[in-house]
Amino acid sequence: MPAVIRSATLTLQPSLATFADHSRLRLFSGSANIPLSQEVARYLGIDLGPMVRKRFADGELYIQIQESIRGCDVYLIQPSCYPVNDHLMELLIMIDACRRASARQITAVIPYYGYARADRKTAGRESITAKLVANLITQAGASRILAMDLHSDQIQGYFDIPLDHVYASPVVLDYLVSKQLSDIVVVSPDVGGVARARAFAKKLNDAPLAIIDKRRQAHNVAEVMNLIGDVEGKTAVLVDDMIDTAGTICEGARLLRKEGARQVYACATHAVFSPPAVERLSTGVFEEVIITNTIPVPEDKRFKQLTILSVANLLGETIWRIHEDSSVSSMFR
Ligand SMILES: Nc1ncnc2c1ncn2[C@@H]1O[C@H](COP(=O)(O)O)[C@@H](O)[C@H]1O
Ligand SMILES: O=P(O)(O)OC[C@H]1O[C@H](OP(=O)(O)OP(=O)(O)O)[C@H](O)[C@@H]1O
Ligand SMILES: [Mg+2]
Ligand SMILES: [Mg+2]
Repeated sequence: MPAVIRSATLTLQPSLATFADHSRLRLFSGSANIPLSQEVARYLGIDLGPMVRKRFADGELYIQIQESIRGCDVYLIQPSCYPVNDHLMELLIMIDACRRASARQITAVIPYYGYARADRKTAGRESITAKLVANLITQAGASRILAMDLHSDQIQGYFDIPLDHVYASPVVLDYLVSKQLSDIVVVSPDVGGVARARAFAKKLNDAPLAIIDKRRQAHNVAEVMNLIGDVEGKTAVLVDDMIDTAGTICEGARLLRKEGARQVYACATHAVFSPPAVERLSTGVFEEVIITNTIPVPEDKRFKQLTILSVANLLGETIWRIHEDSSVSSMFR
């Protein structure tokens, strides 16, 4: 089922890239999301750098950068999406190759940060894997990080190197506003999403906010308990950072319908879409499921109600501003 893919019509400053000296800026793509990297490169008006990536007979990865990057500012685009361990290892090897090739600055551009939900100990004798991943990326030789919609803010502090945290919200909000929905209530599907939902509500003409009290009795099982706020007769817009198995967003939508919401939209930055997400999302409970292309969505995971928005221009503009030492936060005011 073909999904609509829309390029961002961002109200950012037009890129200065056209007039710029690109000689020190290099962009390389890992294998996790090549279409996104190509779009970012197009925005910046440069080509993706040449890189050989292959697997040895025993499954180990081989990476070689195929041009000189000595003294260059190198940007490596690689979301650590499924298969997370392979994509993460690939990123680490790319960073190591660039460091050993005397790059001046290495920025790991991680549109989706895998292992982010292991951001604290929720029980004894667990790993804080999000912190371990930060250590690995730093130790490999990254000089800075560009990440988008991290699952939780504390992950920024797991890095002792500069980290720019950007949001897909301008792209998603632009699209929502273009739909001219009336009588909106913005809904956070759980406690971790409240600040994000509140920010959306503010930008949607100070729409009211509702919050769902979600519990998890077991991994990957979401149970909704209570709704705080009024959704009766309204257009409910659920906002989340990611949709994984879709338990959270679908249970949330069911509760909103039960509480009288007229229609329910789902918005999330990262389409993790582990089974049975697609079956759950395509049941008709949503008017529309709006996600972005931080993670590629294969054809067989697209369904009628799905809209994919591109964050490529936003990432491209951010890379440009980092490269030019200009403000990133001003893109989100
Ligand atoms: N990748 C993961 N998939 C599902 N659940 C995960 C993953 N990584 C960690 N978790 C567990 O999620 C909860 C997070 O706690 P919250 O209070 O819901 O934020 C925790 O049980 C992790 O072990
Ligand atoms: O699609 P699903 O399989 O349900 O998983 C996605 C949900 O899991 C995460 O929340 P989490 O359980 O970590 O709660 P939090 O946001 O309150 O930290 C994430 O923020 C989504 O809400
Ligand atoms: Mg969490
Ligand atoms: Mg959540």
